[in-house]
Amino acid sequence: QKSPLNKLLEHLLRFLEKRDPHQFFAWPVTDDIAPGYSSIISKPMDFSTMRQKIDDHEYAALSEFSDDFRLMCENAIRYNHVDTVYHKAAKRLLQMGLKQLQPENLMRTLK
Ligand SMILES: NC(=O)c1ccc2nc(N)sc2c1
Repeated sequence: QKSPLNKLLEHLLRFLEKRDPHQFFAWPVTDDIAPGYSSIISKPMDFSTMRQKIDDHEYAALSEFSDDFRLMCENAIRYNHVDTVYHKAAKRLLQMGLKQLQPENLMRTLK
């Protein structure tokens, strides 16, 4: 039995994942693909982890979901140099995601 919040979060997650076509944010970043990542980024986050948290009912409010989304983007903005596709994609995704999370846009997607 899905709670209204969980249905909203699953809808939002699908919307945000669609804006990551290269799947830079789909899975946890490994030290293999990103040297030193685990010693630079203390709180990693990615879409697959967010999905698991939805399924495990770990989000009690939309703000907690938004915090993880922002953390995921800010990790990539910090770790990746400004001239990389990852840094640029993270800034774009963050801007777009926060816009979508604003009440008037949230209501629009819920119709
Ligand atoms: N989300 C990230 O920060 C991220 C994702 C993928 C990726 N692939 C690399 N070769 S560095 C890197 C960083």
